[in-house]
Amino acid sequence: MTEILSVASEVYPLVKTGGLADVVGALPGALSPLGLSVRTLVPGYRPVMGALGRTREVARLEDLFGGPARILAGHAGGLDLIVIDAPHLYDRPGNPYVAPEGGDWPDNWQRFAALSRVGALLGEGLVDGYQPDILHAHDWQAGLAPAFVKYGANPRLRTVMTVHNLAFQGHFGADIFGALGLPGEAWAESIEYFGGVGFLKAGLATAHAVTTVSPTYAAEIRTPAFGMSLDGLLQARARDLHGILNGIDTDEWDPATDPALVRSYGPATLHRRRTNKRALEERFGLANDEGPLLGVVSRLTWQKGIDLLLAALDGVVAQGGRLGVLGSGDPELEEGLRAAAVRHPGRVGIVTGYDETLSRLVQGGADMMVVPSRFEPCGLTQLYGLRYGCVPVVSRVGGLADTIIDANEAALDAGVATGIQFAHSDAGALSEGLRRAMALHAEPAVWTKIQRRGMKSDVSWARSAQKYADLYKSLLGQDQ
Ligand SMILES: Nc1ncnc2c1ncn2[C@@H]1O[C@H](COP(=O)(O)OP(=O)(O)O[C@H]2O[C@H](CO)[C@@H](O)[C@H](O)[C@H]2O)[C@@H](O)[C@H]1O
Repeated sequence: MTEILSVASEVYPLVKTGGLADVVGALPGALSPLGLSVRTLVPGYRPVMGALGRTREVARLEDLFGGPARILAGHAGGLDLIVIDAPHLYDRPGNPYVAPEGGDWPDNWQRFAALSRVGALLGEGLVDGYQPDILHAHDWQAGLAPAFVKYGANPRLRTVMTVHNLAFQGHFGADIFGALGLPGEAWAESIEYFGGVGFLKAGLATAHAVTTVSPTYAAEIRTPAFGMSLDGLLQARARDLHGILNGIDTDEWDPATDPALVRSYGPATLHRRRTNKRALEERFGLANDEGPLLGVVSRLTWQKGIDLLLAALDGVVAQGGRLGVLGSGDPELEEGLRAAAVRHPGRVGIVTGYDETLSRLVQGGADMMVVPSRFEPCGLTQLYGLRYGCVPVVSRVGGLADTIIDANEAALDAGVATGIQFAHSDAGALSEGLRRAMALHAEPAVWTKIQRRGMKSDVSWARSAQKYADLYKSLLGQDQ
């Protein structure tokens, strides 16, 4: 069996701040039927340590960036885990990246250099009887892992670097380089990024293969408009850069069995969604009517185009729509949404914070899932939307472009439409997309077809898992 070591800073269901956790949590189960065994290396944050059942100490490090660490093997949430129990780095409140009072943890470079370092050490035989064939690093927090492999004791170990979001790069001062324990030549060859240390840059420069989470985003990030200063490097690595679409765990996300819903349903029983819609109206303080209810589940940031939504919102209300937003993030955007809710009582509601159960109720009760992102590597909420008959209304970028078929005349005629796309990430185009969506919603026969088609589209991991398997295989030189 081929052994994959997946290295990541979050994993569902143990610790999640966004889509990264969903993907890292779902991949092992998707790859296992293909003969790939995945172990996931994660930091021992409090919730991870709390969720671990019985563990085995498999190694011990005297000094891991400022303190001792125990390496534990265990199981939780259906996953095979290797956990770094290093209290000086991870035993604290707050989320994986940010302190409770806000602001990144000042020692994030040590916390995630440690994650990457342990990943590489596992590839060098740190644990008796365990030798991964592939080290698969996710996002900047694991970005140094391929570099530690390249300059370490087992440089033949194949490495994959996956970009879930190029906006987060892990850029630190040059002064930390000495503490990383890399040889001097690594600086100029792979690590230096605008005069400092670039964690993601290091991974992109040193991994044997680079992937991102949709084909369109893989093309976009090779251009200055989307490349976030890394387009030159990504262009140089174009031959090794692959866009593999995310899937979703269709057992975990199934409106027929989801306990978070007030009423379960399937494609043939869509009328039951009404009960969820009523419950949702209650949660968001919205008026009770049959008009279109637009849902948003998102980090509230510039990336996600929430400012565009604010600009388009009066028009939605004027056309008889209602909007419920679940999210947290930028305080100004939260405030803008709160003000809109006050301005439009019963028409706009916001719930701030992170609430997995409510996010599922939005999918199961709202008519549309609005995703007006400026850039979107893949996006998962539109995939959950498809699965739950919550019709996605999305901007045509990245993975949103790759997963939703716009209900234009041709697509409606051909019977293939699954949602609504609008062309540009600006408020005018969003308003037009929402107007179009609400007009379609007013034609129940057409709308129901769009919902059913979305629910039947393949959003599972099957196809993409095979692509990862093929990539691993080609890296191991096992191609027939
Ligand atoms: N307030 C809230 N309460 C409950 N749940 C909430 C929530 N806010 C967001 N979520 C959930 O968090 C996840 C967000 O995932 P996305 O993929 O849509 O975006 P994200 O930018 O986090 O991920 C990045 O990585 C993923 C994975 O590769 C890419 O799909 C994506 O494009 C990229 O930006 C979804 O599961 C969503 O339901």
